[in-house]
Amino acid sequence: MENMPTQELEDLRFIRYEAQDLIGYITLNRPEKRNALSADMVTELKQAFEFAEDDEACKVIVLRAEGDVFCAGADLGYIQELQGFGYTDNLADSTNLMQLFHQIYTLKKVVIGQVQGHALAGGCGLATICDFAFAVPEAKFGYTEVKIGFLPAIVSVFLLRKIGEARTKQLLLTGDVIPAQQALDFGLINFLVPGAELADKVYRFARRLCVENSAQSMETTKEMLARVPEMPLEDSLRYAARLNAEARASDDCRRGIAAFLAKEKITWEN
Ligand SMILES: C/C(=C\C(=O)SCCNC(=O)CCNC(=O)[C@H](O)C(C)(C)COP(=O)(O)OP(=O)(O)OC[C@H]1O[C@@H](n2cnc3c(N)ncnc32)[C@H](O)[C@@H]1OP(=O)(O)O)CC(=O)O
Repeated sequence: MENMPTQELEDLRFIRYEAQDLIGYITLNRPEKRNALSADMVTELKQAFEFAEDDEACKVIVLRAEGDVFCAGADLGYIQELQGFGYTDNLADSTNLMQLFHQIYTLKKVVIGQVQGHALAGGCGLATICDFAFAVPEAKFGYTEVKIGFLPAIVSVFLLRKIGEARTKQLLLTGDVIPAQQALDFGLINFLVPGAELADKVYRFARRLCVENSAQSMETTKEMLARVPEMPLEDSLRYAARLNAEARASDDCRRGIAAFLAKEKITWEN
């Protein structure tokens, strides 16, 4: 089946969005600049994620990139221009990026990163903020901000949660660019896949989530995982018990139980 460009997002310049087989593909499309994140690109990404979140043709999202590089981080040419402006403009630009990361982290749908080539600084943050990340063995990851006087500030908030303090310090304070195998060992990414199989493996994984899992359960699980680490123990347990009770009353749980008891295989495609 051909990917169908989505009408409402046709005027995007640096991003593509298409939905196929219930998978929404958001593609960084600025390969000549190694998909560096200009303000326009970040804004378009936010638009695409907002659209995909509500798009009934999409249950799971894949974030991928055109060209040999996943993403070279913030657009240094653009930031050089911004340096001529004041704190307020730089805060607005940084807030734009922060909002994108927060949006992906709290998005109602699962987001899967598909990484080839380098994912550096803000680009590494983008790859690793995804709920899952697949990468080719040749991919390289690094929070290189410290090497050029930036701060890996926004990514640090998420990275501490994802891989813990020791590894976060190691990556953020050295700025080392590490091979995909080490990124896997560190828990930055989930799966290493040969380049020739990458797109297919990501597609099959995304389809598995679409077909085998309740979208409602995945959404609430993702929300729960985002909120629980900030809660005191007793509050988080009460919250968890409440979520359990709500889920049991849901149509999805009724369907799931009924299918099991009737010895039927359930598919969540519809
Ligand atoms: C989030 C915050 C900060 C940051 O993210 S800081 C960004 C830090 N990123 C980097 O330092 C990466 C810089 N890029 C590279 O190291 C290399 O480009 C690469 C990713 C290893 C790829 O190398 P390759 O040899 O394939 O490509 P070229 O280096 O020849 O680049 C081709 C083309 O693309 C332009 N370009 C690459 N990266 C960027 C970039 N980050 N910004 C702008 N432009 C970039 C490069 O200039 C070339 O352009 P030409 O016009 O063709 O010369 C925190 C915060 O925001 O505060």
